[in-house]
Amino acid sequence: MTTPHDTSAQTAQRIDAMEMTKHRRTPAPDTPQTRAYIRLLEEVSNFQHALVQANPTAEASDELIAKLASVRETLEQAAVPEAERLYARGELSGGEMQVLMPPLTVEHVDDHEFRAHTVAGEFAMGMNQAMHGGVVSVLFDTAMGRLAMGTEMLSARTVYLTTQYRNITPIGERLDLTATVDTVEGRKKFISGQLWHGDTLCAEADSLFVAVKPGQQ
Ligand SMILES: CCCCCCCCCCCC(=O)SCCNC(=O)CCNC(=O)[C@H](O)C(C)(C)COP(=O)(O)OP(=O)(O)OC[C@H]1O[C@@H](n2cnc3c(N)ncnc32)[C@H](O)[C@@H]1OP(=O)(O)O
Repeated sequence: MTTPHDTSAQTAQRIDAMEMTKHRRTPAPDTPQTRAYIRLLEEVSNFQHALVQANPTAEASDELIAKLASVRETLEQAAVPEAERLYARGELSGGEMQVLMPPLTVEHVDDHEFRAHTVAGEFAMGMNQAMHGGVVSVLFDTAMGRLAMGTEMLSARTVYLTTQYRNITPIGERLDLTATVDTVEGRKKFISGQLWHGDTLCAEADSLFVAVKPGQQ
């Protein structure tokens, strides 16, 4: 489904999954354009946190809508196909190059173990200063998906991801995310993970990732 202002009909691409993974995992070149784009994403993220905390007046909302429409038009004029985009590029595509989830700072990743930490802002909140459960799951999917890719950067896809919520996951506090490959069977990797706030286990997850075959989308 497209919205009236969605340019995806012009820029959507479906190519071989391995080709797209190769593009995504190749870091964007360190240029003034890339550095400016990262600053833009940081500002968008700051905007999201401010948006959910504000009760603007009707007049202020109308003013913001006009400004945002102008900003959106500028972006639409710069739209490019997926395989050319800066967004979500590089090893740290769960990090500063995206706005889907709280940015993950990766500490370690190899073929067996993944460790990262994050601090989530208010945009990630469900309510009462607790992280939305779906955001917890997207953090697991990203961490475990990155681990499934391993050092060879395979293209792997989530077959299932089961999250158990043990304690609330606080907003605005450091969270530590770990994942481990438990079993490898051919294309299949069974991976488990934990999300910690200090010594408190906030959530844990079990998943199966399958490496895609050549020619799969
Ligand atoms: C911080 C930086 C991060 C940066 C890195 C960021 C990484 C982000 C990663 C995000 C990953 C995603 O969210 S991916 C998006 C969410 N996932 C999807 O959309 C996947 C949709 N499904 C598919 O495309 C397909 O089902 C595939 C490609 C996954 C598998 O299809 P296939 O290739 O035809 O394989 P198929 O034969 O069906 O299954 C393969 C094997 O798995 C088994 N299998 C299949 N389903 C199940 C099941 N529910 N439970 C147990 N086992 C199952 C089969 O029996 C078989 O075993 P055997 O007979 O071989 O033993």
